[in-house]
Amino acid sequence: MRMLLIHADYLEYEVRDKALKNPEPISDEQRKGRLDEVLAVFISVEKVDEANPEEVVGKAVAEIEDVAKQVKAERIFVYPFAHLSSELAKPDVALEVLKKIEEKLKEKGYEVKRAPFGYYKAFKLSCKGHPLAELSRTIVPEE
Ligand SMILES: Nc1ncnc2c1ncn2[C@@H]1O[C@H](COS(=O)(=O)NC(=O)[C@@H](N)CO)[C@@H](O)[C@H]1O
Repeated sequence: MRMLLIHADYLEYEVRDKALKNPEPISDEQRKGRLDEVLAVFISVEKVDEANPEEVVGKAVAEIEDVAKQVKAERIFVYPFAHLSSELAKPDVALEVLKKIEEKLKEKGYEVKRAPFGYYKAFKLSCKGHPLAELSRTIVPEE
């Protein structure tokens, strides 16, 4: 799994066309979304993660929480992003992993939004620009 973490004044998206034949079903309300004062986490779930999705979910949540504490972010935007890796996991595995990451972060008390999966989306992002505002993490399951 590859993650790009951006501490931002805001992230907002708007769904455009389908990027997959069968994208995640969404409500009208989910066609647009915005969070202010947010840690935006762009995630590419990778083929190697298919070996142990549970484990990579746990590691990803730990890494995200570590950064959120460092930058004092209480809101997190989980954003599916297929452009951080050339070895992507299958969409059904990727979606499950992203849903579980969202769920576990909510259980920890964060306000969390997850951008819709399988769509092209317009988005605006305002990075804060401080030294910890742009970070990346790579997560792999144990052998
Ligand atoms: N492994 C993955 N990790 C994260 N997001 C993914 C993954 N696979 C698919 N997606 C989601 O599905 C969308 C399209 O994925 S994609 O791999 O880019 N596929 C395409 O664009 C297809 N139109 C041609 O392959 C992405 O924008 C993202 O929302």
